[in-house]
Amino acid sequence: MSEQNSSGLVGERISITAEGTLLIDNIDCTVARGSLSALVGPNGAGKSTLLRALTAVQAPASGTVRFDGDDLVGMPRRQRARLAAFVEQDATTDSALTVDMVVRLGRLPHQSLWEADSAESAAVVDESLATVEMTTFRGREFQSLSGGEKQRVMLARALAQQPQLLALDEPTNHLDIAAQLSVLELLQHLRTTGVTVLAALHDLSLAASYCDHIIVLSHGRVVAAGATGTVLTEALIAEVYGVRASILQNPVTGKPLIGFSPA
Ligand SMILES: Nc1ncnc2c1ncn2[C@@H]1O[C@H](COP(=O)(O)OP(=O)(O)OP(=O)(O)O)[C@@H](O)[C@H]1O
Repeated sequence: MSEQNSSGLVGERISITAEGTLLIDNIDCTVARGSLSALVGPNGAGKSTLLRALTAVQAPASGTVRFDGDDLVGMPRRQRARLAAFVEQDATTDSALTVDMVVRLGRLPHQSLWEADSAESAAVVDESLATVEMTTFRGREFQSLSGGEKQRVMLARALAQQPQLLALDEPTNHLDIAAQLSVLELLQHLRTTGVTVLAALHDLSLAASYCDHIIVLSHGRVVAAGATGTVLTEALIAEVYGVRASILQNPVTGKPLIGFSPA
């Protein structure tokens, strides 16, 4: 481990430019080890772009990204893949792959290319598919799946990676209500096992109910970050999203339930 051994994910002075436009503007952000954090903000705020930088899928033009003090951007790709997994928004894959093959790709960082799947790897793949309730789909071609089924398979692939850092870009996209809740429950469970989880979410009620920390982005900048209950106020939602928000309480769970109306 390097000298800078802050626990968890730490991005400092991250900037990203594309085609002459500054998409991420000198962002500092921290996701504590073993926390479940939400990344929220309006369309185009820069959530996907920031997640790609924080998982080193796309190296930032400037700034640093460290996990438990280690430089994520500079480390060899294979080492990084054992540490960090990223579930991209609407991810696709080669058309010929079956569900089983896609999930087994998650094991590649843990074994050599020419090595046959070990019993341990096979067990991890089985468990990952079972966790997202996709075991019966394992022989199907990935491309033939519905949007929600693809989303679950991509989550299973990330689980098969057994990462210490899991970043997800709108993981509830395409999912029905029950599946949305089960994904958030799963993420909450993962954090209790020590995994650091950061998820871009549009549903502020889900973010407020399940995530202990929140990072709010707007126009490529962090406008607020911290404990969800403190940060996510009606005033902040009005300022960032331009709508009226009413933070209520779910009568069954006691968790926040956020209603919206035009400003
Ligand atoms: N290659 C590019 N060239 C120019 N602009 C880009 C490029 N890639 C992304 N952008 C712009 O950067 C901004 C941030 O995009 P990003 O996908 O990170 O936003 P987001 O917060 O994830 O949005 P959404 O909620 O709609 O998914 C958008 O305005 C987008 O159009």
